Amino acid sequence: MLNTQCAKQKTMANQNNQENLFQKVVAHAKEYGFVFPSSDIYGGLQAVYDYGSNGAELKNNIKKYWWAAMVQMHENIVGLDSSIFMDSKTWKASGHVDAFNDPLIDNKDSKKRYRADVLIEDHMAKYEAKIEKEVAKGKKRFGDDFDTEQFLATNPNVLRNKAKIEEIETRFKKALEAEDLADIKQIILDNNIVCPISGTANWTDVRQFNLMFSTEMGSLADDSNRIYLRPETAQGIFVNFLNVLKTSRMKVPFGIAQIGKAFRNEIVARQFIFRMKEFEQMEMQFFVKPGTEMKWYNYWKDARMKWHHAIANDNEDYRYHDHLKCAHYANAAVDIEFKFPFGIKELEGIHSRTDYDLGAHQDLSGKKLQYFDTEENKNLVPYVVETSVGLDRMFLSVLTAAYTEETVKDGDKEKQRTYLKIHPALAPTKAAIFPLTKKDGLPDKAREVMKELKYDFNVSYEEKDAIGKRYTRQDLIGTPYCITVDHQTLEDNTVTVRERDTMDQFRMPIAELHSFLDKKASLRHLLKELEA
Ligand SMILES: Nc1ncnc2c1ncn2[C@@H]1O[C@H](COP(=O)(O)OP(=O)(O)OP(=O)(O)O)[C@@H](O)[C@H]1O
Repeated sequence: MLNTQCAKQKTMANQNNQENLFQKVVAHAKEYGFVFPSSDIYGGLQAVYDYGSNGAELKNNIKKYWWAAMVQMHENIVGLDSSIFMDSKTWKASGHVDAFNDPLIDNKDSKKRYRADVLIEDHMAKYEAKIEKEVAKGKKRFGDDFDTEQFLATNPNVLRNKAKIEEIETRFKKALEAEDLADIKQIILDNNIVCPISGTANWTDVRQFNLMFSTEMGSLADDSNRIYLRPETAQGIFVNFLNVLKTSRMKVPFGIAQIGKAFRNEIVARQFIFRMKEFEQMEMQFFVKPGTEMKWYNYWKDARMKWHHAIANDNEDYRYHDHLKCAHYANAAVDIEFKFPFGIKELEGIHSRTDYDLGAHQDLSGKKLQYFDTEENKNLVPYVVETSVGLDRMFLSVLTAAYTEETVKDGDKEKQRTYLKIHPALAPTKAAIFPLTKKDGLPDKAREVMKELKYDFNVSYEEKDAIGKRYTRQDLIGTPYCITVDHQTLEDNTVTVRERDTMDQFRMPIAELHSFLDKKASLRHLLKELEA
């Protein structure tokens, strides 16, 4: 009994730590110019955010990394920049007008609204956490002799929790497939899932809510002029399939990539930039011969995980999660999930979308959306494998993984240090250049060093305060290198380079700085590593 109590306290302490960490990251993002609430002076607009000077740099670097890895590195992928407004028939054909819904449920006591599917998935995650805890206990007890597979297959506590997950999963899948909203509510009641605020199970019925924003185009506010803000960028790619096929000299299999804004009227929008009403997506649709889609689905599943790992601090933060129920357009779907401080959540989706979209647009527009297959000697509607990652969610994963607090030695004492361990190729500023003092011609020399580097790297200059304070400021925004120009520089043209993560310092000739930064902090080098 005492043990259980103790374990419970530890889990709660861990949860509290994670919540604290998340609050710190949100505060840090605002304080150091990464993310601001939109319309901040009016109190902020719910689930809409602006990116500050450092945030805009980081966001752009993530975009560049994605675009280069997709378009530049693949001979058979081309880019596109389609508009946000599209003919409303697009959304009828794609199924968004009829089926882009979330099942919502309200707690009558707290008056808070939740996505019913998220409540159930979070509940199942609790059983998964219990299994993980059993495994950790087993490992601790048996050390090197511990056989995880056998333990998972035989331990009674693990089997009990597994059975519970399976039971809920099967019933939930059935209810989703049948769109049985009453049973979704019943699952919540039967499992005693309570509102995290009120702690009660006093729920309303579950109802569907369409997530698209609409407005009118033109002077008449009637239904014929209704237009939607796109809820995904993918449809802009589908409706341009023929245009790109004709103009780009691409042959199936080939892909079209696009980065752009998408809009969803997310009712349960919490967790900062994880779920926003206005956000950006980086999507790629890969058009393949029907029947080959699973080969490409597996190829992209693997390639996208590698892309994440190449900039990760810890590969263990990522995992695959197969979908319980595929969306109406897909025959296979997997998420790449990331360990956010508030739980393991979807970061990217990889979907085998069949010929659903092109087929539906073909039917409604009357235009043939096909390619000529030379093997079959006939026209075919290609199948599509999609990779879709939220830019803002990606930003949040980078920021939360990067936020580091540690205790370091300061002479005889110890002090707390906070820094952002962002991959150098994504860091907003690659290097900060400091003259040791404002005298003796050091600022001029430091400006000379800036000039050597600024055409290829985003570098900054600082001369205010003691060097230690300047290091701290750069640590807080994730600058991987600080370069100090001192009196010795005037004699031998060397500078002191200080590394963010190790705090190591070493001297380097000015003439070598460019190739040093290129190797350590350039997108070029990151892409080479990705391909190796
Ligand atoms: N409201 C949002 N705010 C920020 N990013 C989003 C939002 N909705 C989706 N994304 C991002 O776009 C990607 C692809 O969109 P997709 O339609 O597959 O998401 P989804 O499955 O609806 O996401 P979720 O289940 O979290 O609502 C997601 O993996 C996510 O990174």
